[in-house]
Amino acid sequence: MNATNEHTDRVVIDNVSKEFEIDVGKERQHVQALQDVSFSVREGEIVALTGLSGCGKTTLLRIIMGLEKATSGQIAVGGNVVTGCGYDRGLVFQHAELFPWRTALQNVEFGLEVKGVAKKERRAIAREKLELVGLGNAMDRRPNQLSGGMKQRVGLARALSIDPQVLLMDEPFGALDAQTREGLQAEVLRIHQETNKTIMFVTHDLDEAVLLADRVILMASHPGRVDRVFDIPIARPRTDVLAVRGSKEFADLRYEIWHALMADVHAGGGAAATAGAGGQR
Ligand SMILES: Nc1ncnc2c1ncn2[C@@H]1O[C@H](COP(=O)(O)OP(=O)(O)OP(=O)(O)O)[C@@H](O)[C@H]1O
Repeated sequence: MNATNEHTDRVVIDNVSKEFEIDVGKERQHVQALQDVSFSVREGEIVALTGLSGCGKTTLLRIIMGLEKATSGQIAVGGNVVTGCGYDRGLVFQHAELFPWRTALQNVEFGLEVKGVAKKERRAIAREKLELVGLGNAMDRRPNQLSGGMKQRVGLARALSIDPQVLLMDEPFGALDAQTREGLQAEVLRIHQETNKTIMFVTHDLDEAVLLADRVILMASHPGRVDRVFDIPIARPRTDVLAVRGSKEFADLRYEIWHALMADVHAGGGAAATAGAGGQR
């Protein structure tokens, strides 16, 4: 890693490989989920990870989060090598996984409780983050009184409440209906405009990738690796989502990525293509 980059790069992924060993019947098989993945994410940048099913997107995000260990290589966040989970990284899952007995406010407070933040302060932070995600009027509702989109907003507020250096999101809106998803994409753009958070997210939705990201990293499978990196030079703020989506620039960038993805499909990439193939070493 070069010393100059550490000042501007919020996340540095340095030659990360990950191999899983699995037992299939009586056989021990190796899955090379990631091989020599290297790239950096600048402070305030939004990076989308996309690619066919099984190319290692979630595995990479879990390694960055510290939920999984790389077989080799390393990741640094804010210049510190990742050795486990930490408050410098916040994760938003596809399903918010809220405590059903806690209100939205109490759910957001949870991470701050664990962090040891005093009650008055954590309540104030949780309120502020729920306001930020547009849930100022629903703070006292329990999860069963919230829609799917509202639950995801709570998950987002919870991840932001610890003020992470980088926000990691794994298909955060993948389980939502199209209209709710578009609403939340606009929210992410607004929140990013307000906070300038560094964001990395996984998506299968190329529209979402182009709309939100400064760079789209297309991954390929077997082994999981960076295939191509696309710059998305659409000017910010992109809060006029309709205008961005309707622009030729948007359509051209989306087409270029889609075309590269289709080349991966025709090359036989993706989990379905190799299901049961097992030893991929
Ligand atoms: N815990 C695990 N044990 C064994 N193999 C795993 C494990 N986690 C992931 N893999 C394998 O690693 C490869 C990458 O999986 P990963 O879930 O990271 O892909 P992905 O790109 O996120 O897929 P999707 O788009 O379907 O979510 C796959 O071949 C998968 O089967």
